[in-house]
Amino acid sequence: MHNHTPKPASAHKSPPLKGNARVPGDKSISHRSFMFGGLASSETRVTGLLEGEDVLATGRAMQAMGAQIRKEGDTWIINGTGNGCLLEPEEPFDFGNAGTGARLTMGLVGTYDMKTTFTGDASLTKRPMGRVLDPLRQMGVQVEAAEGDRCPITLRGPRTANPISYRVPMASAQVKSAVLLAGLNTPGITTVIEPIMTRDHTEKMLSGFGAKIEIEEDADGTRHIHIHGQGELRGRTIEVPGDPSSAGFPLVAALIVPGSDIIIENALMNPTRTGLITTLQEMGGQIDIINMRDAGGEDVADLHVRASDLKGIVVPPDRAPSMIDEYPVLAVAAAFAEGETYMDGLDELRVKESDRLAAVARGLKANGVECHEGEMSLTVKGVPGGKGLGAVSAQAVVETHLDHRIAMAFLVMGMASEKAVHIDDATMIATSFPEFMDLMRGLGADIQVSE
Ligand SMILES: O=C(O)C1=C[C@@H](OP(=O)(O)O)[C@@H](O)[C@H](O)C1
Ligand SMILES: C=C(OP(=O)(O)O)C(=O)O
Repeated sequence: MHNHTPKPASAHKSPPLKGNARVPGDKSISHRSFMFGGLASSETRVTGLLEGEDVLATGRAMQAMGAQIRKEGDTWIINGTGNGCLLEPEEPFDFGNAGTGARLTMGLVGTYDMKTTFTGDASLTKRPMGRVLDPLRQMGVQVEAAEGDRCPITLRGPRTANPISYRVPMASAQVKSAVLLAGLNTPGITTVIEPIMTRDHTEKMLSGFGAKIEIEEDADGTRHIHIHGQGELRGRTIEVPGDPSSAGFPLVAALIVPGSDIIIENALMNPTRTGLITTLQEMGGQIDIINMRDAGGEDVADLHVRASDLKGIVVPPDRAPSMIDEYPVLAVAAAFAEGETYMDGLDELRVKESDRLAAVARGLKANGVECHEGEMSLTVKGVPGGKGLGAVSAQAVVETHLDHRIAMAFLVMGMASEKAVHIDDATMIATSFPEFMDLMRGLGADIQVSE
């Protein structure tokens, strides 16, 4: 079902990148717009939604459970079922490449007295789902899973679920969100204890939809998030801000391609998402945050980015949650910085669409960059100016392992390397950033895709 013909691609040394670019909608907020809109009891209208494959799979899952979703002009209009009223789907859900879609939906449907089955592509079926299944089991959900709690997974919800108090054992917004969503259809109060803060879109958006949520914070920063189950969710209007994770690609490209000067418009500036900007500024990147404004309860801004002489730094491990998807492209920035960049606290990178720590290290080496892959760290020795960087041999092709971020990060690398950088497959880019090629070429990037 998920077989596709890989599309190899190459990026070449590019002229200075110039112009303005507007990145597509935030993936996390787009998934949640379909989910919460699909569950609310009145109409939700969404503009700026990311129309990537991951998000569209979430929309199809909500439709299969009774939500009505249509598009008029630029607006997605969702008529939800009402909280507690999802219907049993007739077919298994196919979440493709999407960890967020699969894990959050497991939480959303797990506490319903019905049967649901989850599957996905060769990447998703390798990813650990026990992190979501464990709390669901405690709430009374019966689980059938492939070995190691992997997909395909079938859930059978209890008549009435038990509310739990659950301490999230790893820094994961997906796990936090799955438990909170399971709490929506559970009587009483479900509590998530979050020792390390991760992106807070679920809490913020559910409150906006009228769910009763209380958050307390201990002196050490541990958050206790309480959700009252079985309340009503009301539809609302959502303007999805631009995705800061997608913005990371033109951002790093403009810093490393000499002479570049670009503006990235409408990027979400929620502090749980801005770690990459902070880190690149510490490395000496000229990034001015301009036109900071409010868009539907979230800060957004434009980023004025100019090519910069970067220097290697130590990236603090506690910053990881605020830039977790940005490490591949940060490692590429580090490959052009003077000296070494040390990144630590990267254990979660091993369970993304690919083992990103290994994929990045192998890709850098294939393109002449010295680096060291630790168990949960990465050290990159930069080559300012990119002299000698690029494919070390005719066979040096970056293996992307069905991972969109590995594909995009290494295409960015090729734009500033002396020699071309080749990747084995650009197809997965459509999962999160279908406009990537057009947007980067519009700024002047030299990318070729074999058709
Ligand atoms: O909640 C979300 O929308 C996401 C959470 C993160 O995953 P983890 O919760 O596994 O860290 C992130 O990597 C993913 O792209 C989106
Ligand atoms: C980790 C990611 O996504 P997901 O977990 O939703 O597949 C990502 O987009 O980088």
